[in-house]
Amino acid sequence: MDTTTARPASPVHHPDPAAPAVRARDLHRTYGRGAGAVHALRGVDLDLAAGTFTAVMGPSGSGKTTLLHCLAGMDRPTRGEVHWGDTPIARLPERRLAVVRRERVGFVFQSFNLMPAMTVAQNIALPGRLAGVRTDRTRITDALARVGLAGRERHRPGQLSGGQQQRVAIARALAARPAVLFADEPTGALDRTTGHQILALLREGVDQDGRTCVMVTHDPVAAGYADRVLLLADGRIVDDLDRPTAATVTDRLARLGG
Ligand SMILES: Nc1ncnc2c1ncn2[C@@H]1O[C@H](COP(=O)(O)OP(=O)(O)OP(=O)(O)O)[C@@H](O)[C@H]1O
Repeated sequence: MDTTTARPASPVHHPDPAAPAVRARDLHRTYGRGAGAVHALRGVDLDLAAGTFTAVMGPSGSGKTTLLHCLAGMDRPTRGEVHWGDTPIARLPERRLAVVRRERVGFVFQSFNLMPAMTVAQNIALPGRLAGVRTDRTRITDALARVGLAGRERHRPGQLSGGQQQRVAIARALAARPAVLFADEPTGALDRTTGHQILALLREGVDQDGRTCVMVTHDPVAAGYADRVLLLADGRIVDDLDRPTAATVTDRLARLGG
């Protein structure tokens, strides 16, 4: 009997460890149609290595938030593809995308987006609850400890400073232990000192936990916390800086007129 016949391919999914954490190819996003159409993204290609911190910068209206939303699976590109690891997400059905998004990525907004009537613990558990998943107490406690807010479970957002509220928002994003954290101007509503604490926290997540972080910012000092800066203009990546400093970023932005 012939026992050498090839076995059928295994149906089990083995993630490719060499795949970039986030990859975009030929990403286009057009709002509206016809003469009034706005081409917010006009062909973006990028690979973001796992365990790196990338800042996205560029003049107002250059497409930064649109890019972040498309990369984070919060908006659908008009054309092109986004991969998280080796999973293509741009055309996943909405319910499937919601599950994968919850498992793989977190999002932090400039305005914290906490529910004022809920406690800190309830805010952290909310994304899970909306997805029908219970967030156990240790996850909440761990996430709060990670952001330096141990013991604040029962506080309400209104009893916390802006910086502390942003920490809760980060804890909420971290509770699902995402591989990638997206942040849109996370320090935009904070004073400089508080902003630095938040940036140090994002940096720590990359260095200690191997998380991938992608942040939109207008602030060259904030961008100096990143490993890499992508500069957008008119919906395209026009520059790519490794190991940026506030000075090099300011210089490149000035050349862009941003
Ligand atoms: N929902 C929308 N409908 C129509 N046009 C939009 C929409 N969202 C964004 N745009 C347009 O797309 C372009 C890119 O917007 P986007 O918010 O991505 O830029 P940005 O670089 O993040 O800007 P800013 O720095 O001012 O926040 C802009 O011309 C904007 O007006």
